[in-house]
Amino acid sequence: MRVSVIQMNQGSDKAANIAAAERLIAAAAESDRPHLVSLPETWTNLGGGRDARMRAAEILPDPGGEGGPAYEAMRAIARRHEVFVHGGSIIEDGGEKLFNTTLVFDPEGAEIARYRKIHLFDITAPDGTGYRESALYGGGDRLVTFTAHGITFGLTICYDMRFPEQYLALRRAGAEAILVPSNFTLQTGKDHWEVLLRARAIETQCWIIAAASWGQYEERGAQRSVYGHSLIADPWGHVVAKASDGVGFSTARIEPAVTERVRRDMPVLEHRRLA
Ligand SMILES: O=C(O)CNC(=O)[C@H](CS)NC(=O)CCC(=O)C(=O)O
Repeated sequence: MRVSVIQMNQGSDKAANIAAAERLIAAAAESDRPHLVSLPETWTNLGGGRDARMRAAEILPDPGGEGGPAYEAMRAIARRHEVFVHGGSIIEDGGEKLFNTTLVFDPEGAEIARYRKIHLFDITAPDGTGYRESALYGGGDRLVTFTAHGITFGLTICYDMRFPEQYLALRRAGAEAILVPSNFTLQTGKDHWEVLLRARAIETQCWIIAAASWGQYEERGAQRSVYGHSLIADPWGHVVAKASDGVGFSTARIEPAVTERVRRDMPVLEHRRLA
């Protein structure tokens, strides 16, 4: 099975972001023929303050129902290219609160998974920039997996990657690959991005698939930078695909035989004594 991570530089123009995602996925589908494409976190909107996020938010339909523009765009992309679409995350209008929510569609355009980001980014970055994701977003409380081409995928988002217990729980729930769409900040990304993702791959013996936003965006009059470096790591922790700076995509083969060998030769799950 081939998987492509899509690297975007989205801003606060939702229609332009949807068009950019369609273009990048079409290019990836044509050149690399992936079975699954993965978009970054909040690929429909980045920056623009509270108002842009409220405007970009969509009420999600009940299964089978008609959704908003991003929801319907993902269904159409899945059908057009006959691929599974992992929709990174979109901004979900949950009534009282927003949610940072992943949707997954199968090649027929049916929604097959929905996950709300559990861990919210309330921190101060090394350059002094403060982030308070919980001011706008509620947190999820459920682990979610789905199956495609016989492989079980676990869902996580961005800051979740700092909480290894979530990844271990997904491995125990049967995950062989774990998706981590992200808007990783440049400040934290340059020191932590690849280290954390490879560690999650090594300790869970899962493929780690991390599509990221790259470049600058505007937030309340200031420019902010996100790190990019979208990557796929194998269950041994090798980086087997990686995007350069800029928008684009990168593709790798997910090989069940590699997962089986790594887990058979080093059965760390059976050796666990403390957790
Ligand atoms: O704000 C939105 O609309 C969507 N949410 C995000 O982009 C979130 C909160 S600002 N970003 C992260 O979690 C980055 C984590 C990170 O960079 C790290 O863990 O170091």
